[in-house]
Amino acid sequence: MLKDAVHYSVAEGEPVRLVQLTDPHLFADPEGQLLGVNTTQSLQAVLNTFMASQYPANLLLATGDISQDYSPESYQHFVNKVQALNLPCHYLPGNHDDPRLMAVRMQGEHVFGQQLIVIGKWIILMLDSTVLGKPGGYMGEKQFALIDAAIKAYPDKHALLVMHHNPILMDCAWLDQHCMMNGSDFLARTSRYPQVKGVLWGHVHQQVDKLHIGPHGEIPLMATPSTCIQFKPLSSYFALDQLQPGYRLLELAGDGSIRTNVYRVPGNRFSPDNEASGY
Ligand SMILES: Nc1ncnc2c1ncn2[C@@H]1O[C@@H]2COP(=O)(O)O[C@H]2[C@H]1O
Ligand SMILES: [Fe+2]
Repeated sequence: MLKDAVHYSVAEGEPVRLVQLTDPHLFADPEGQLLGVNTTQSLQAVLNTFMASQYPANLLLATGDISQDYSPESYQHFVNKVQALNLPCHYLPGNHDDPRLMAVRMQGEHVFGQQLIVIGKWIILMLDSTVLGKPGGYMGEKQFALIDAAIKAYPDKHALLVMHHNPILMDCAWLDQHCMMNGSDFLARTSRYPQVKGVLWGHVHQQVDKLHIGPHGEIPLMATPSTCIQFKPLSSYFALDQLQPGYRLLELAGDGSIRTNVYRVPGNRFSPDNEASGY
């Protein structure tokens, strides 16, 4: 686990700059649609918006649900698109992914599936919260062991924990049945480490910026819009939002603080089918 760590440096005094993309739900067929949105085109629009910003990111984090149809081609399409950014891309699996297929197909000069990233004054842990064959998640003991080992190996670094599933409830009954089942245990256990300075996920297809109050202070809890369809916040039944696809930028400072913002594709090109009741 730790021997697979990927190391990067940043210039003295500079923050670690990240871009997060999540839940692209790609198909083998580039014309494939999820509830009326062409997911290949919406991902490309997100990438174009990010590239136009000229943000000097160090890394791209892709937080799962890369595929909607479990096809090898969907992973290949993702790799082809992100290679164009010329940035190292680190990925983790979501409930719609096939981790074995991902390991085989998510290959490229700048594409990595290793779980530990060491960069500047930070470590980033790419955790696997998936449960085979289930939409909901669970953080298993192997992942807790990885967190423990990484923090013990790099005690002077701040830690960002990244995964697919939400460790807090969204107050959306239909979606909350698919949350990280041991999310409160996860936050209680990980916030005991003073090094843990942020938790970041995907899955909920909406922005979350909250704080967890741990024994060592406030820990930012962050979730990010999907690059395709958006779920309506605070809806007990399945409902889509008209907000456009988006991404998140993060600046991890040397003092352990995080500056972050969500950005969306301008206009209203990506409007989903409002009558949809699920997928
Ligand atoms: N109407 C629905 N009720 C409950 N779960 C759903 C519904 N529609 C889709 N889902 C599942 O809920 C998941 C939430 O986000 P995902 O992208 O993982 O994929 C979604 C589906 O697997
Ligand atoms: Fe998703």
